[in-house]
This record gives sequence, C-alpha cells and structure tokens, in this order.
Amino acid sequence: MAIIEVDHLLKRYGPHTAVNGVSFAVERGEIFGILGPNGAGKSTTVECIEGLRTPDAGTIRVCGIDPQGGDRELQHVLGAQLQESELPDKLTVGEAMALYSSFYRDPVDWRELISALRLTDKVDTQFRHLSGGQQQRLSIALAVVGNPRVAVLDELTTGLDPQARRDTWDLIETIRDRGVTILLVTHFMEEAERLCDRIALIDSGRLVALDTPAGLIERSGGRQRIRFRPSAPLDGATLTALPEVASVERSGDQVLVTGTGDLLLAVTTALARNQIVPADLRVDQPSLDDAFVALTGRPIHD
Ligand SMILES: Nc1ncnc2c1ncn2[C@@H]1O[C@H](COP(=O)(O)OP(=O)(O)OP(=O)(O)O)[C@@H](O)[C@H]1O
Repeated sequence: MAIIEVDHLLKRYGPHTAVNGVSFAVERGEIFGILGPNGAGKSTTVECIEGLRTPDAGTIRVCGIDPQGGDRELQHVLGAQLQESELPDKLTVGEAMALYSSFYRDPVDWRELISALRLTDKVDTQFRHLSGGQQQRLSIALAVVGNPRVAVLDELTTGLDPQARRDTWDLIETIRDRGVTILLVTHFMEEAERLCDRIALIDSGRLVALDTPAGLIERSGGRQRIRFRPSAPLDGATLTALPEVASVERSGDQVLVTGTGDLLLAVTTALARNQIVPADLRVDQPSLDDAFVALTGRPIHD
C-alpha cells in the first residue's frame, strides 16, 4: 500500500519550473530514494510533501492526508529531519529529545533511541559541541522520535567522513527495521545504491526513471568492463566473436573488454580454450553512475 503518493507535481519559482510533472508512490516499509544532481528539484519535491511549500499543480497524499490541507495529523505520521540552524546551540541532546518528544502523541522512548544512535554519553552535551556526525545522528533521532510512519531524510550524510557515512547507513536500516518507511533525498550514488529499495531519478525537475538500483543499472544497458594482461598474444577476433562482448580495446599490454550478460565467464572460457591466462584481471560492474550517464547523457556530478 502506498504511504506517499505524488501525482503530476508542478512547482515554479517565478519563471523557473523547479519540479515539472513528477509522479511516484512510496510503498509502506521501503527506503525510497530521490536521487539527482544539484538543483534537480529534489528538496522542492520533499518540501511539498512535508507541507512546507505549496505546489502550483498536482496532488500529494501522505497516509491519505493532503499536506496543504492544514491537517495536524500530518505532524504525527511524517517525521522530517531538522535543518541544523533550527536547533538552539545551547540545547543539550537530552533537552532536545525531551522537547521534541513532548510534541507528539505517541513518541518512542527517546533514551532508548539515543542509545541505538550511540548518543547516550552525549546526553548532557550542547548541540554546538557535537561533531558533525553526532549532530547528524541527533537530527535523525529528532525526525523519528515522534514514532512517525514515514521519515523524510534530506542530504543525510553530506559533510560526513566515510566511516560516519557508513554508520549512518546502518542506522537508517535499523530505523526501517522498526517499521518506519524512509524517503531519502541524496545526490550520492553509492548511498542510493547501498540503501534504497527503489530510486526516483530526477533531473531538471523531471522524473527520468523509477526503479530498483539493479533495475536502473540494467535498464540503462550499463556495460561491464573487464581488464587483463594476456599471457600470450591474443587475436581480438577470439573475443569479438562472443555474443556477450561489445568491444575489445588495447592499451599498452592491457586488454579492455566491455559487454553484457555473463561476460566474465564467456571471456575467461574463451581465453582458457586458447591457453591464454588473464593476468591482473579486474572486473568493473556497471554502477548507478553509468546508469545516470546513459539516462541523461551526462554525469551526475560536473
Ligand atoms: N526559494 C527559491 N526561490 C527560487 N528558486 C529556488 C528556490 N528554491 C529552489 N530554487 C531553485 O529551484 C531549483 C530546484 O531546487 P531544489 O533545492 O529543489 O533542488 P535540489 O535537487 O534539492 O538541489 P540540491 O541537491 O542542490 O539541494 C534550483 O534551480 C533552485 O535554484
């Protein structure tokens, strides 16, 4: 059952159309990603879902509620991550959690929540003295303390180091396992690929594709790449004759083969038949980056 429904959403800022006819539905229990480059319209879309902006056209429903309708129930079903500046610097972690819990009808146990988020030893620490990763974890805690059915997390790991980013991903999965549906806005391919069940790819205000990460990669015709150094001279025709192989290139003593399907098996079998050993063999699987280029004609990050 869809927990969020967005139908032909249109949002303009003056003459600029930021979101241009976007439609999607988020199913209960999934981690749904909105992925796209800077300025694609991701934040505008989720701000309309949160009721913070008024669409120029289209309809939105969150658990059946119109976010523009002023229904206070929205606050209880939808948890949104705070912008950093919204929290007073001197508020401690414990004070912030207690304050936010008091806003909700049926909050979760905030002490248990900050324990799961590894913030218990920071309970008396003021917000301004937390590290970037700790501030981020606190803002996630505040987004879910009201026991919402869906949490909107925008640019979750921007500014975090790789370890803090991976910790945050684990955390999101824990929150989903508690039964919270997650709407995640990101421009990090790796984050989307690792976390999301499905991804809406947005570019210049339009929905380019909507699929699972694997489906997007597959649909874009993303090609695998294999590199190796042949142990003996290799006749290129040996490989180009294989149906899995799209191209064979040479660079110095290296051979680069691109193709689809079970490319690795096809190539290694053909080499073995010709008594050639592939040294320094490397396989690159197609990624969401490749999918984005194939679908939009340019990389996500300039
Ligand atoms: N309040 C505003 N007034 C005018 N234009 C705006 C406003 N907010 C956003 N825009 C413009 O609308 C477009 C979409 O912005 P939005 O913030 O939704 O994109 P985004 O995909 O979230 O980008 P980012 O990843 O950089 O946050 C951009 O061109 C942006 O400059």
